[in-house]
Formats: sequence, structure tokens, C-alpha cells
Amino acid sequence: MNNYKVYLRVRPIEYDQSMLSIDQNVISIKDPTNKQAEWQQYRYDKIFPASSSQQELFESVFNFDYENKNGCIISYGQSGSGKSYSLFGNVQNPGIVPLLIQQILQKGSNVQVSFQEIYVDQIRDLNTNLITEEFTKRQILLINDFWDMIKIVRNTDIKRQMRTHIILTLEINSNTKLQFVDLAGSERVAKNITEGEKFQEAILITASHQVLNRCLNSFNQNPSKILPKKESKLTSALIIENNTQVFLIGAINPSQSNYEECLLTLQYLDRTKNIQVSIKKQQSMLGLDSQINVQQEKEIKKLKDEIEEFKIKIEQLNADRKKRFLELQRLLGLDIDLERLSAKNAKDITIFKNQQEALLKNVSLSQQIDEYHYENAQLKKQLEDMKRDTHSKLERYQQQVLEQKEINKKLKDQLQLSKMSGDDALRLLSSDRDQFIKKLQDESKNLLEDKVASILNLPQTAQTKNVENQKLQELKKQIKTEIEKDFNKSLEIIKAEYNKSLEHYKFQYEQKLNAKVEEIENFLNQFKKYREKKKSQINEIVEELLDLYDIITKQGKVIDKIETGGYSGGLKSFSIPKQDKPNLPNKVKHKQYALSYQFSLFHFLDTNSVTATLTKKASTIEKTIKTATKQLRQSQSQIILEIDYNQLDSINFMSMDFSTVRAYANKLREMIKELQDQITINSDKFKQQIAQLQRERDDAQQKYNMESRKYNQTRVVIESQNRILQKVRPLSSVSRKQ
Ligand SMILES: Nc1ncnc2c1ncn2[C@@H]1O[C@H](COP(=O)(O)OP(=O)(O)OP(=O)(O)O)[C@@H](O)[C@H]1O
Repeated sequence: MNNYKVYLRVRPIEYDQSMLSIDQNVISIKDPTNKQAEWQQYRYDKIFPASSSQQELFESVFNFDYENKNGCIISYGQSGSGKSYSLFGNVQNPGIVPLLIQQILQKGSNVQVSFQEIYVDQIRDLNTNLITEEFTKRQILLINDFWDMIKIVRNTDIKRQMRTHIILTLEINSNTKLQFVDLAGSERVAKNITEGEKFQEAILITASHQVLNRCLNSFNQNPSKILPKKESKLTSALIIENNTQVFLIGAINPSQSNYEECLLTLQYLDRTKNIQVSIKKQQSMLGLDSQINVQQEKEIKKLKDEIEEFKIKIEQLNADRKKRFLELQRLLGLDIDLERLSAKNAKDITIFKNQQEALLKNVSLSQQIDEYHYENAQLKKQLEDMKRDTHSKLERYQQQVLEQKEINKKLKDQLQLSKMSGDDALRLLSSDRDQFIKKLQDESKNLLEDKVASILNLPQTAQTKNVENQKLQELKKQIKTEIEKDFNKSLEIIKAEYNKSLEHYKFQYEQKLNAKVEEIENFLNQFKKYREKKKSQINEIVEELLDLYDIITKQGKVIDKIETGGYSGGLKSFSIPKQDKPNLPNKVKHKQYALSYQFSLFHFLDTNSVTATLTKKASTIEKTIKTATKQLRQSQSQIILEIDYNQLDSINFMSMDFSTVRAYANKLREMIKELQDQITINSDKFKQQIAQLQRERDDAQQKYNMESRKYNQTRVVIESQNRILQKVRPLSSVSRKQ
């Protein structure tokens, strides 16, 4: 970032602004009273139009590292143009100083402030109201919050005298300083005031502005240059140094009546950046050519001549010194063409060059000559300023001519002095240089001897280097072969391990898969058996029932015939023909089934105790069945008649009435139905289990497929690596052969 920046801020006004036009960082201005006047353009680092905010200005200024670099922010412009507004602002729109303090406090940094005013030639501390001789004697206040700052700004604003320079200094963490300079208004003195306090005040303000302009100009050209700060109280108080970021903020009030003041402000800013506005232009602008007094012209010419004389003298002095220096160089033998030396001695050349440069630097009197040039340029500028001021005020011009003369005299003395001191310095330097050159010669001699020794030893060193190189190459080859071997070995191991684990996984998966398939088959077989079994059970029961039904039907017919006397022999004695007798239960047929399933009807009929027990309990059971049937009918519910199978031993079905037997038959039907349901449920369960097993088998199959794919991929990679290795091997064997 450039150490010096010039900004321009245009304050808002309510009326016409047609004399100005802004295009980014270029401003054009035109005399509103002269229709033929041309636009004049000025370019700055940044232009803040009337619509710009305090925050925008703040952000543009404080984008440098102010905690590690000093800053000096100066506002320049005529009274009422917005200088103080930009720096301090007001409660509604705080300026860059309060905004900065707010930022510093937010960061938790420590900030101290001091406030001074420079009026004519006096320094006044605005915190204590005491007049001091030196700028450094000031009271420093610690700022605790933003409002402390606002209070200070307001108080000092009240205390501030008319047309004074205000300097506010902030110290951040006792590390860096930031100076804010609110300059006294730049407006020219009214033409009718030619003497008295106001006139003197105006002259001193203008003079301090001009000194500041020269300092800024010089600082802009070279920040490390010594500036003519001591020429005014204002500039001597400012911290414009190498490590300072300097901003000049010009403020203009663009009302048409302020045209000349605006123009002067723009030109002032411009001059600090070294872009001079030609005097001719100014003269024609102000229309004052004819008014230039012949006497003044003469004075100016005389002064110019004097400057020219000084210039010639300085140049002579300069040429003389250069000549002497070259002579000295020649005598010392340092004017050899170093570039011609062999490239092998490049190091020596660099040393020689450095030495030559050091010598050049040491003997350089051009610094002093520069100073003379600089003084000369200042003189020129002062002259130009004087000329400009002459146009606006004759009396002021005379005063300035007198001042100029004084400065000239001072310069003359300075020139004389510096000439003398230059000669002394040359003498001193010569003796220093003698010593220095002797030292250089000794060092160069030693260096040359070293070089010669190293050149003589060169063949031997080269041979040793060659042997070392060969050894190194061999070592490299060895290492390469070993690394290759290791690599192949480890590759083989990895390959083998991988194959092994792959086989292992494959085997495991296949086993799992087989086990699953076996499991499924077992389940299927079991299910088939179970289904067959259940089927045969159902058929048995159906057959039993049919048999039972047959018995009961035939029994019923026999009873009917007995009751109606259908048999020969009457009611008391009759014989039942064989064809009417019901078939006895087929014990043999149902035995196998009854043995394994205890609830078979004929199984119970087949037991020995049945008839005896049945007779005893028949009435009780009949009652129980009847009550149960009744209850069943009453509730009309689905309550299932429970059969106590343990008691079935003692039931005589033959003695039961038809409805009881039917109840039993119904119960049996229900049981069959339940059995069928159970079979359905079980078959569903089996189906589910089979589906589950099939899913598991599919998963296993999928995993197996994936692993196979991986295996194939790895096999491809290994094969490609093998191919590469096979290609590399012959190459490495070739390089080994070489
Ligand atoms: N950019 C701006 N925006 C709004 N108001 C502004 C702006 N610039 C200046 N002003 C207003 O213009 C008036 C004069 O401004 P200010 O006091 O800052 O001028 P100044 O150049 O410091 O004058 P002086 O040299 O007399 O102190 C103030 O009321 C201020 O609020």
C-alpha cells in the first residue's frame, strides 16, 4: 500500500451543483460564471460524493494495520466544507475518529487521547487549556467508552478558537500513534484586509498550509526522505515518517459561489501528489496577467537567476565529486571490468561487486547533492506559490517576497555550510576508504589464494568425486534390486493370503448354503409327512363317524319297529332279524389309529369296563349333556361342548338318546374342523418358514456372488500387476546390465 493517499469529499448542498461532475476517482470542475470555460479535471486516490456515508470513509481510511503502523489523517478545505464533520461528525453521524475508537474498544485494546490546538505560533492543550511550548507536553486521557470520546470532541469543539489547527492524537496499546489533523480553513483573506492581526493570522495559516504541502509532496516522492517539517509549528508536530500511513482528505463545499475556493482546494491536493498546475493556467483563470507588477517580475527573475546559479554550482560540485571518486577508483584499481572474469569465479565477482557497491555507497555524495536539488525545488515551488498569491493580494505577495528572500539567504548559508562540510566529509571519507580498501585488498588476496589452491586440487577432487559417484550408482542399483525383491515377495505373500482367505470364505459360504438347502429339504419332508398323517387321521375320523352314524340309524329303526310291534312276537318277546342289527364297531379297522390317538370313539367302546360303568353313570352324564346342550342353545353362543375323555370309558353310546349322540358327533365335527384349521395354520407356518429359509438361501447366494465378483476383480488387479511386473523386470535387468 502506498504510504500517502489523497481523498476528496464533497459535502451535500441543497442547490445546483452543475459546476462539478464526478466519475469514479476523477472530478471535473468548470467556472459557473464563464460559459466558455473548459472543464478542468483532477484525479485522486478516491472521491467521496455527497451521498457517501461516514462509514464508507472510515472503511477506506482504516484498511491499513493501524495497530502496527502509525497514521496521520489530515483534513483540508475552506471553512464549512466538512473537515470536522469527516473527522469527528456528530452524535447522529459519528465521524471516523469515534468510529475508530468504537472499533478499538470492541477489540479490547487500550486507547489514550490527547487534544491540541495550534493557533498562529502557539500550542494549546485543549484538555487542560494550558499553552505549551512543545507539542509533546500534553495531557493524555484514557478513553473507556465511545461516549467519552463524543464528550471530548464536543468539549473541544466549544473551546476551539477560530481558524486554528486541531491535532488529536490517539495512542493504541501504547504501541502506535494515530494523528487526526483538522486544519484551519483554507479560504483566502478578504481582499480588503491588508494588515493587522487577521492579516498576520491569514499569512501564517497560508504559510503553514504551504509547508505542509511541500512536506506531503516530498513524502509522496520518497517517504524516507528528510522533510522540511521544522519550517512551521504545524508540520513539526506531525508524525509524517517512514512508518506512517498518511491521508490527506480534501473537503469542498460545491456551491457555485465557492468555485474559486473549491478550485484552490483541488489544486492544493493535486500539488501534494506532484501534479503541478501551470502558472499560466492559473493566471488566465484568474484573468490577472496584466496586473503583474513589473517590479515583482524583476524580483522573481532575480530570485530565479539566483536559483539557477545555485543549481549550476551544485552541478559543478557534483561533477567534481564524481570525477574525484572515479579517480580514486582508478587509483585503487577497482575500475576493472568484473563481467569479464571467468564464470568459475562468479562467487568472487559477487563479492567484488558487493564491495564495489559498498564503496560506491560510502563515497556517495549524491545524497547531499540531492538535498541541494530538493532545496532548490522547494524554492521553486515557494516562488510559484508566491506568484499565485500575488494575483490575489499585492501586499501579501510583498510579504512573501521578503520571506522568500530570507529563505534564499538561509539557503545560501546552508549551501555554503554544506559545501564546507562536504569537503570535510570527503577528506574523512578518503581516509576511511583507504583503510577499507586495504582491508578489501587483503581479503581479496586471501580469497584468490584459496581459489588457486582449490583449482590446483580440482583434478584430484574430480577423480574422488567420480569414484564416489560410481559407488553411489552401484548402491542405488543394489537398493533398487532389494526393494524390488522385497516388493515381489510381499506381493506374493499378499496374493497367497488373499487367495487363502478367499477359498476359506468360499468354502464357508458353500457350507452354509448347503446346510440351508438341507434344512429346507428336511422341513419340506417333515411337512409332507405331517400332512399325510393329518390326512389319514381325518379319513379315520370320517370313517368312524360314518360307522357310528350307521349304527345309530339302524338302532333308531329297530326301536321304531319294536315300539310299533313291527317284529313278530309282539312287544314282550321278539327277535330282531340280522339285517336290522347295526354293525358292530370295527375294532380291528380302527385299532391302529385308536392306539396312537386316545380320543377315538371306538377305542373307548372297545374297553372292557365300558358297559358296567356306563350303566351307573349314564343318567348323570345324560343330565350333564342335556344341561350343556340347553346352555348351549340358551346362550346361542359358540361355546363348545367339552368332552371329558377320561369319562368316555364309561359312556354307553348305545343307551344314549339320539340328540346326545348328535352332540358328540357335532363336537367331533368341530374337532375335525379345528384340526383342519390347525393344519392350515401349520401349513402357513411351514410356508413362512420355507419362505424365510429361501430368503436366507438367496442372501447367502448373493453374498457368495459378491465375494466371487470381488475375487474376480482382485484376480484381474493381481494379473495386471503381474503383467506390469513382468514388463518392469526386463527393464530393471537392462538397467542393471548397464
Ligand atoms: N458530508 C456531509 N454530510 C452532511 N453534513 C455535512 C457534511 N459535511 C459537512 N456537513 C455539515 O456542514 C456543516 C459544516 O461542516 P464542518 O463544521 O465539518 O466544516 P469545517 O470544514 O470543519 O468548518 P470549520 O473549518 O469552520 O471548522 C456542519 O453542520 C456539518 O454537519
